[in-house]
Amino acid sequence: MAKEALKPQAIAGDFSKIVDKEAMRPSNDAIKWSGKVPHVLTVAGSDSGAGAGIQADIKASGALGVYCSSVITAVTAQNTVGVQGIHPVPEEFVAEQLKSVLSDMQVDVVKTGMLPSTGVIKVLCHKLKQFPIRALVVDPVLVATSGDVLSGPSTLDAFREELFPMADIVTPNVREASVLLGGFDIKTITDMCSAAKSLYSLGPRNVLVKGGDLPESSDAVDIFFDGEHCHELRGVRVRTHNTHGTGCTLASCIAAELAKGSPMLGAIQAAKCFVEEALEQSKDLAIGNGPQGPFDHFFKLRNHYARPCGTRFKPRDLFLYAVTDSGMNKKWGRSISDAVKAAIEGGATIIQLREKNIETKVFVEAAEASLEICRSYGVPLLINDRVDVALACETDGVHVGQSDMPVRTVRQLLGPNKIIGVSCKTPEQAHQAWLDGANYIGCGGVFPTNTKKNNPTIGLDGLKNIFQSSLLPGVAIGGIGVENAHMIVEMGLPNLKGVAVVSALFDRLDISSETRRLLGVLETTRIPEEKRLEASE
Ligand SMILES: Nc1ncnc2c1ncn2[C@@H]1O[C@H](COP(=O)(O)OP(=O)(O)OP(=O)(O)O)[C@@H](O)[C@H]1O
Ligand SMILES: Cc1ncc(CO)c(N)n1
Ligand SMILES: [Mg+2]
Repeated sequence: MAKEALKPQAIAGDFSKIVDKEAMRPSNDAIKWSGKVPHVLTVAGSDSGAGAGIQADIKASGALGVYCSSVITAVTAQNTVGVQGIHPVPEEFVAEQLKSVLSDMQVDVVKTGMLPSTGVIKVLCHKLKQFPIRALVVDPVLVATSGDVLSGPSTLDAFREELFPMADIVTPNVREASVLLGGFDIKTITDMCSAAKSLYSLGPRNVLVKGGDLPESSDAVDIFFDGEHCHELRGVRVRTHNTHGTGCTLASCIAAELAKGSPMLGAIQAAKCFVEEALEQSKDLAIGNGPQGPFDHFFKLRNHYARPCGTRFKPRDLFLYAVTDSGMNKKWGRSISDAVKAAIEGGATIIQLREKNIETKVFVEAAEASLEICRSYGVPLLINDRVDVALACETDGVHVGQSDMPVRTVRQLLGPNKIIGVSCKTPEQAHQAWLDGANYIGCGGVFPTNTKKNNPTIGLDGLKNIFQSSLLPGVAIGGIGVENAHMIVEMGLPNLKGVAVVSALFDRLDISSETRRLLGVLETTRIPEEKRLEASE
């Protein structure tokens, strides 16, 4: 059957009339920060292509959960081809920005990037003396990988004599280390170690010489010198052209980890891990036509935010809500996914897998098989209770009961775009579900049922009570079938969008034809005139 034919087009009476109160919901997307927040201030240049510079610093800090303020020292016109122009910010205005942030915002760590002039370096050193911070990370940005000069030779003395002695760590790449040491040739790891030691003698507490550009190295090797030992930090070299901004990102990650309270070596290792993983996840990213592209700092959020819009929740999908039951499937000798396929072919508009006594491995396999079927019909698939299974299989959402994982926690784990439903028996529970960020409520049992024993029924009155007060759309559940589904529709409650059924579909020989019969009842039942008027009041 064609996908469209399965979707109810015109729903009986005003059953479909939506009072969309979704817009009134409070946002659940904010990170919960209370009290002091780890804070990095980046003092660097803007990269219009946003792969490096200030933009990389803010993204890297954000990805690691650290607040990042920014003092801009220069604006560059830059892309994946190279640097087309540089517009330095006047020194006095760099000073003004520094004062604004440092005098007010409880900065933990300052990270520096492009410092285009001696004047800017002097201003920075002066302000750092005036407003002490916990740590200073200096990435001595001199030349972009494209070969363009970002900070000329005239700044070298200021770097070496004024800024380095204040730094907790300096992080030059091999080329920068060489320039800072007056042209010292760096070709091998032994050379990197010697360079690190020479730079250490200029006064910083630690030195990291980055080997991203080390010729003929199959690994990505950085050398860390802490004043006593030279540590060789070896990572996998990712085969990609998308390495623009690795240096800025690494230094910002070190700063972010220090701000969170990590010791120096731990901060460097965490930073290196982050860069490697981000490059690996961004290998095939195609942005720009030049030789060195940006990478994705937010690769971890991709599953949360980059879902196709099609998976967003639509209340009308609740119309004929089929909930599986492993006991029934066993009894009739069919697999979960076969049952799901039959229900969809009969007209089910959303599926929930409710499997109570099942091994996790079997559940994951069943969810994967069901998801493939659901996707091919454009029908959302939810998992009952098991958030881990939903995450593992990337299903469209989860349905939880009052004693399952709290809805707020589920929302945090699943992100804003997944569907979350909650079983509610009272208006208070329904209100809480709305506050916690649920998308819909499932209310019942309406009629007595064998599927859930010892489950007190709420009756049609209870159902009415909840839906009249609820801000969420939802379904009725419990003992509903072909014989009594009309009673639910006839209630004419605007946000009661459909019926959820278990045994009426799955405890039957022919799931498809039972589903079709139920769909017929839902589509043909008319809402009595007086109920319609009541709903529109
Ligand atoms: N292809 C790669 N695979 C894995 N790690 C890499 C790769 N390229 C660079 N790195 C790592 O990224 C970090 C930054 O080093 P790199 O030498 O690239 O800095 P940089 O030249 O200052 O970067 P940029 O100037 O592009 O911001 C180091 O830890 C380095 O080992
Ligand atoms: C603005 C800016 N800062 C740093 C770098 C180094 O990658 C760059 N290319 N651009
Ligand atoms: Mg660099």
